[in-house]
Amino acid sequence: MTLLNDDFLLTTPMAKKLFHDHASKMPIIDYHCHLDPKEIYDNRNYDNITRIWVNDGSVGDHYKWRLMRANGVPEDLITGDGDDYEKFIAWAGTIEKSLGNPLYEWTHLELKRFFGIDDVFNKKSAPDIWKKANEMLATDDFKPRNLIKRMNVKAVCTTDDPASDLKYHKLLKKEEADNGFKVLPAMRPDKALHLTDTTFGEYLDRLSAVSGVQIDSFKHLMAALRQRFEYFNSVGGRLSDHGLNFFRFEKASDDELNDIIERACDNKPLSTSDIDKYQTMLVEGLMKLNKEFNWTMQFHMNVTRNANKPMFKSFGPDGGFDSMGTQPDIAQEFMKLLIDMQTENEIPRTILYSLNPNDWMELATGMGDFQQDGVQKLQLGAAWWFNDTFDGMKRQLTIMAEQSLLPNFVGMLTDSRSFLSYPRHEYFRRVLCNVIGEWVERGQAPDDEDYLGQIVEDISYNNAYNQFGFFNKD
Ligand SMILES: O=C(O)[C@@H](O)[C@H](O)[C@H](O)C(=O)CO
Repeated sequence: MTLLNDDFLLTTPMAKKLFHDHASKMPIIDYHCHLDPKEIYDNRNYDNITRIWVNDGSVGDHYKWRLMRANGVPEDLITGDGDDYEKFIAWAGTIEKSLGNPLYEWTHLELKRFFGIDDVFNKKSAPDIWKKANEMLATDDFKPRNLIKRMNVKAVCTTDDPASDLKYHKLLKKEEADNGFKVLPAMRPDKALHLTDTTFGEYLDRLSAVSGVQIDSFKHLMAALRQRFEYFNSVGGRLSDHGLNFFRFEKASDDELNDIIERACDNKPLSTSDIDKYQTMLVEGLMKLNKEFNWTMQFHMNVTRNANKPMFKSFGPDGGFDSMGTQPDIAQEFMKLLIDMQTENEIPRTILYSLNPNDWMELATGMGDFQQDGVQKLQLGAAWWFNDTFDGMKRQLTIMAEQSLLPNFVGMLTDSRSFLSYPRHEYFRRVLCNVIGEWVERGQAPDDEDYLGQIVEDISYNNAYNQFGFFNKD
């Protein structure tokens, strides 16, 4: 079998039919990514393939950066101010050694799908690919909006701070009909959650200014956030997203919370109990807002962020210095939250991603305790970050099937900062079709293309279309 031929990852007759005749035809709803809405609006060509693929100044694909560092590439040819061509050659030399890593397949899939380049990417082929790709990148076909259109993307959900003015989302909303896709904000209130940040006080001041609510108490913080929910909702936002690097459930009174907020703003010492109390009550407040606005809440949990302190100091977050978290009881602590919120019937539609797959069974079975008020209110999120691999995707799909109802799953997302990452949806769809095809081969599923094809189409697109509400007339 040649690299990435038409049937790659598809090992059964049914898998091939399901992918080619069903999954591949479905549009994309990318409901979690880190693209910059300004770049979509400005719609400017990238200068060269390094800029769109590896590093465009301080933004880029830290998946690639980690591998380049492992391959001994100096930092100036990764995130530094080294020459773009030399960075590209360094990336090619890294890909040569990335067999078995998803980036080997993603990289070749992206060259194939966007540039029509079938060559094996390595240091030998890189000079010719650099020339061919850069010629194409200068054309209209490679402007960000056309890259989105070419991949049949119908909605892109970016990751946006509550204090954002959503300027570019509002400008793009006026051009939805011409563009043929929506660019929608997903609220990521992590700066309000991370009260140990030295800038926490400044952030609350900023949130006060944009919301018009003077934040001098927990109650007013929630009022300010509610105003931002109203604002995001008015621009089409229907999702929130929360990075729970760690989590311990501990409730607190408003008086306790007000004292904690005051000390946090003054950068005074906070106990772990202070942090747990504040985060628990803020998450509960955000859950209630999600329920009230009929949004879907995503939790990205169990992460060790910024482990490389010197590099974090010089580069900042999302530099490729994060890794799987190892809080062993995070699922159990999160269950306490769900149990508490259920007593008030305040659990919103929820998607749970843990970076530690050891949590997946606890989360998947625990969610089953609270399914009500509609189809698949709670679901195990797509295999996330370091789990975004052939085996990781297969494992998440299998657990979702074994512990709940896979046909209700809202499917894949790119979680990317590059416009070239949409083939990750194709990769996921191939894994999905192959899992189902294997069930047919083992007699665990009917040899019924219509029935199975509908399931695949729903997971690829229809479920996200129906469950998130991005396209509802309101
Ligand atoms: O949303 C997250 O917390 C993660 O996706 C994180 O942003 C990370 O940088 C990422 O993009 C993983 O794919």
